[in-house]
Formats: sequence, C-alpha cells, structure tokens
Amino acid sequence: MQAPEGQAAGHPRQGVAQGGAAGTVLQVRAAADGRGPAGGPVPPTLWYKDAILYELHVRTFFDGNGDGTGDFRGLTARLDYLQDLGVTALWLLPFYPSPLADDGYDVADYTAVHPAYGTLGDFKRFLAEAHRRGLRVIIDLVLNHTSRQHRWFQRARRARPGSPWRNFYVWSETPDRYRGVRVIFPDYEEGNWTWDPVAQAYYWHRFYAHQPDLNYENPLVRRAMLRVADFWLRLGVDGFRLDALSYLYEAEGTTCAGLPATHDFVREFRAHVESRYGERVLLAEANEPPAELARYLQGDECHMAFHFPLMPRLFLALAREEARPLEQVLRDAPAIAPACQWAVFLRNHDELSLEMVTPEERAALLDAYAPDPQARVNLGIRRRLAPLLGNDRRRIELAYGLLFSLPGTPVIYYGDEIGMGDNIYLPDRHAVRTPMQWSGGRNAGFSPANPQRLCAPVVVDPAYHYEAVNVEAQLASPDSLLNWMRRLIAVRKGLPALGRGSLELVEADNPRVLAFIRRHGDLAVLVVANLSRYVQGVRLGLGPYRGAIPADAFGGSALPPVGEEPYFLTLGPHGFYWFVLRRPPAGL
Ligand SMILES: OC[C@H]1O[C@H](O[C@H]2O[C@H](CO)[C@@H](O)[C@H](O)[C@H]2O)[C@H](O)[C@@H](O)[C@@H]1O
Ligand SMILES: [Ca+2]
Repeated sequence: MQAPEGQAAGHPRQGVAQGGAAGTVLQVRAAADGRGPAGGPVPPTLWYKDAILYELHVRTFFDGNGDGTGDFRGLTARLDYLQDLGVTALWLLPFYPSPLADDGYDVADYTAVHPAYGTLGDFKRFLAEAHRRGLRVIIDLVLNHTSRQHRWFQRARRARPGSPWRNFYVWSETPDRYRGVRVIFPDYEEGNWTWDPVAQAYYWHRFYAHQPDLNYENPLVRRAMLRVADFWLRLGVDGFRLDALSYLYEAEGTTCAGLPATHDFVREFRAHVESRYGERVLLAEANEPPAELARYLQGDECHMAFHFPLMPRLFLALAREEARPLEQVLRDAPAIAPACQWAVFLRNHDELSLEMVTPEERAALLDAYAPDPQARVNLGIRRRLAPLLGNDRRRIELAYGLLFSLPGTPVIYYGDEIGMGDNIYLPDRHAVRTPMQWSGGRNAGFSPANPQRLCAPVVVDPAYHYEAVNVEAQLASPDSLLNWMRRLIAVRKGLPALGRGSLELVEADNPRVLAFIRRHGDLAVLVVANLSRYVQGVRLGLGPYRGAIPADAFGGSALPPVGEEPYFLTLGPHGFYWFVLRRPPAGL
C-alpha cells in the first residue's frame, strides 16, 4: 500500500498545455492515424477510466452572441470554468441542425452545426480550445433514428417500395409487426408505428413519431453512419455517446432491444473507429438490465456504458436509508472486460429513469422523490439532483461521495455542481434543461438578451432562484457546494484506485452503513457511507488489512491502525469517509 499517486494515464494532447508545440503536433498526428511516432500502434491509455465527465447542452450553457440561446462561442468562453472545476472530459448533447422537437435528438443533418449554436468553424475553435486545456470532448451520436425532416426520410417516403432509398427506414403495410414491443414515451405516444400519407405505409419509431428509426438491415444505412462518424473523428472529437444503442435492429417475437445483430453492428463500428483513429471512446446509452448491458463491455464493442441499473438503486438506498439496494446491485454486477468501464451518474438531461427497477421499487421511488405528479414523466422523475434530495447539503454530498467512489467514471450533469433547481411546469424533460446559472444578474448571467427571448426560462423558484444559486456567488463562498465539488474532484484525481481499482464489499454490522474497498496496485481506499439521517456506529471486517493505518483522503489525519478486532467507526448523519489504507511505518 502506498500514498495516492498522480493520475495514471496521460492525455495525448496534454502536451499542448504542459509542453512544447513540436511534441504536441507529433502526438496529435499519432492519435489521428492510430500509429505511434515510430510507426507502431499507439498504446491505449484507457484515459476514460480516470476521467471526470461533464454533461452539458450547448443551447443552455452560455450565450456568446447575446441572442438568448447558448452557442459554441459561449461554451468556448466558459472552458476555463470547466477546467477549474477539474472535470477532464465533456459530453455534448446533440448540436446538429434539427427542428428541436426532441431537443436535438431529432437530427436533420448529421454533419453540420445547428445555426442557433454557431458554425462548424465555431465548433472547431471550441474543440481546439478544449484540447488546449486538456479537456476531451465526446459528442452525442444519434444512430437509431433521424428527424422526419432529414433528407433521407424525405427521399425514402417518396421512393419506390423495396428500393434501397425507401429501405433507409423500417416500413410496414400494417401496424401489426413487432406487436407488444414497449413504448418508451408512453405519456406521448400510443404505439411504435405511424402512418405516412406520402409513402402510403406505416414507419417504425421507438421514440416520438417524428423520429423514424433507421433500418440497419440496409447496408447503405450502416455505411452512411460510419461516414458520419468519420466526419467528426477527423475533426478530432475524442468519442461518441451512442444514443439509444439498444434499438438499432428489430425482429419479430423479441423485445426489439439489444438483438445480436445490434451487437454485430456495434462491433463493426468499433473496429472501424479503432483501426482508423486509434483510441476514441464509445459510450453506450443502453437502458438494459445488467447482464444485457455487460454485453456491450466485453472489449470489442463499447469502452463504457451508462450504469442504468445502479443509479436508481443509489436513490433507493438514500430513500430507505439502508445499504442493501446498493450492495445487491454491486454484488450482482456482471463481469466486464479489463479495458472497459461503467459510466456512473446521478442525473442527466432525461427523467430519472425507473426502467431498470421492479414495479415495487418504482413505486417506492416515486413515493419518495415525486409525490407531486407534475414531477413525473413516462416511467421516471423529471427533477434535478438538489430538489430530489430536498436541497439537503448532507445528502447531496453523500450522493456525490458515493458516485465518485463506486466503480466507474462519474458523470456530472451541468448545474448540479452548484445545486441548481428545476422547473417542473415546463413540458416534458425541459424541466431539467434550464439555462446555467452563472450569476445573480440579468438572466442568471447566461445571456444579456431580452428575458422574453431566452431559449428557456431561468429558474426563479424561491428555493433555487438564480440570485442565490449561481456560480459567481458560490466561487466567492469557501463552503459552497461548488467549492466542495472542486475539492472532491481534486481528491478523486489523486486516488487512481477510484477510477481503476477492483471492488471489495466490506462486512459491516450496521445495515445503514455501506463499506467497500477500491484497490489498484498498492493503493487501497476504504469507503464508508452512512445512509441514514442519524449518527451510526459500525464494526467493519477489515481482517486482510490488519496493521494498515486509515488516513482521511481529504484532510490527511490518521486513525488508529486496523487490529485483530472488527474496526469500529462512528459516522455523523449522512456522513461518509474515504480512507487511504497506509502501510504502517517500518519498525512498528
Ligand atoms: O433520442 C431519443 C431519446 O434517446 C435517449 O433516450 C433515452 O432516454 C429515455 C428517457 O428519456 C430512456 O427511457 C431511453 O431508454 C433512452 O434511450 C436520449 O437520452 C433522450 O433525450 C432522447 O429523447
Ligand atoms: Ca447565442
């Protein structure tokens, strides 16, 4: 066991920030063609294992031209903030031309930038500036469907039935195929087929009716999407979040999710990307049960996948004030390849998805977190983190303390680092997509525009009003949530075991306390969390670590060494500890 090391993996572009320009050019080129300086392959860095991911929407982050809508110029101007926060990679929601009927997940053109967000030139400048700061950029790639406005659909609906152009989408003469397949947006859609009067046929859609599914049986579709990937990879993006990945293929008599043909295509996609561009990351958004999810993480498909089954169990553990829901999901975690990694999250731009829990668990979660029906949408809850946790600073810190120490790469949703509120009176999931709150000034410092022109209203709920909850105020307050998050991120970066380590659940004699050890090489980190609102004592079975000295990862103070007896600890309400288990000095 040893003291925390520095971050293990280097960013191929970190040379820009740290070193000379010549080295930078060489390394960028090496990464672009997948070859090392001597012509050999570039060894993988597995950088995503040490990453801290930050999810944001260009539209609502910062308005750079004063027209009321966020844009790439604005985002570029706020990169220093993100660098100071300590995050290492950004995930951008779709920013392509789109009618915005699903906030950009209805893509009308895959290889351009929505004019409201700027130009391709603005995107390139943003990317260069992000890389200059050592920030990687992952963009959302919506493989499964397009907007009805996409020229592919406009062409398909007019093309001869059975022709390759027509077959860009999935058509049927009746709405009876794939009967019983779940509707993902039940609050808005009654089925997965919609009649198209131009085509005189029904087309298949897993999401809104305005989002026809592409037909991956058609080799032209597969090729077209590889070309789209090439376009952005050549510009230098570091990877893709692959939206709605489960639904690429359909087959009669199945759930039309995670089919073998879908996995075949993901393998083809991965091989294509890796052979041409080296280590770029594929992050699967597949809302599937653990065993199904793990199929994306066997080493030849995606590098990461969102841990949809873990997230609601973390909220369940907090609601029930007991460790069991988390212990269970951790115990049942399926094996993934050593180079793969979970992406763990508390909240994102969608509703808090309750698709991966039992009906009883769902009922308990709705009761605890969304007693107001206005906060519910489809199968989930459209609230941000702070309102979900009653704006209780201790519970928010505990949730983050767990998120940042459980196996996986943590993902922060923009604004949750300052405890932003939401607006459940906005439609659909716009409740959680309001403008970032930068200051207490006009429009929360998001835009100088006429407030009536804003792309979305700023939060004025009395408990979360932007005049009180904003970046400027929190930067000035040493004890703010934002400053606490900066410390949490910095400490996590010093403990590579939290990104890369194994997981050992520790026996605890108190059901309200979760304890586990993350171990990587010589570094072992003991995490202990009190899920209850009251003080708790716990005895931990730390037998194999006898003699080790637990040292607080935040303050450094050392506790008595682990002895023969179970290790006794007291935790305050919702308290949590990260202890580095140090080897005792020689001679003791
Ligand atoms: O592009 C369509 C949708 O794709 C993602 O949806 C995912 O979110 C759903 C909940 O809103 C979830 O139930 C589903 O399983 C996911 O694929 C994307 O994140 C959505 O914003 C988008 O509407
Ligand atoms: Ca703008």
